[in-house]
Amino acid sequence: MADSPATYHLGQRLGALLSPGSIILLEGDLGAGKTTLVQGLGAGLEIPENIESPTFTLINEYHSGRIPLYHLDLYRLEPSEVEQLNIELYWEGIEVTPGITAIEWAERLPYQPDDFIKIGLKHQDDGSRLAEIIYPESLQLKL
Ligand SMILES: Nc1ncnc2c1ncn2[C@@H]1O[C@H](COP(=O)(O)OP(=O)(O)OP(=O)(O)O)[C@@H](O)[C@H]1O
Repeated sequence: MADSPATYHLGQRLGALLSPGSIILLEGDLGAGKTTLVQGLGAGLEIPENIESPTFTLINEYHSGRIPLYHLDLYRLEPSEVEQLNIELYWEGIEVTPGITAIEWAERLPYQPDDFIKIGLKHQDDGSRLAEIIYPESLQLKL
């Protein structure tokens, strides 16, 4: 979408480039733009559905694009639920169904996966956002 925030466009680019098995860890405060970035990912993966944060389920799955997208939001989960999910995801789930996994509030994960891309989003005083690709390469982008 042409009038979407730059955060969306960053996600869209990533979605067009990523291959199955990629894990995107998203960090940042309320309203920083994590869901917006995942919506862009969905567009880059050519998923026609609207992407919203999972509220009543642990994972929203989309299988209608080029590659499956798994969208998680850890905000409302208890630490024990996060830990259980963490174990299932990294040692069971992803191996079976390779797709793109995007995790909001990833700072809550007790274990990091072996291979991932970590992006932090921050509010700026002028209303824009600062995106920092924290891993694998430190890089800051004003969005
Ligand atoms: N680069 C940007 N510049 C200005 N506004 C932006 C930018 N990126 C996202 N936004 C806007 O910020 C608002 C909040 O975004 P979003 O819901 O994606 O945040 P979030 O991090 O997922 O929040 P939460 O943690 O509450 O789920 C949206 O209205 C979105 O359009």
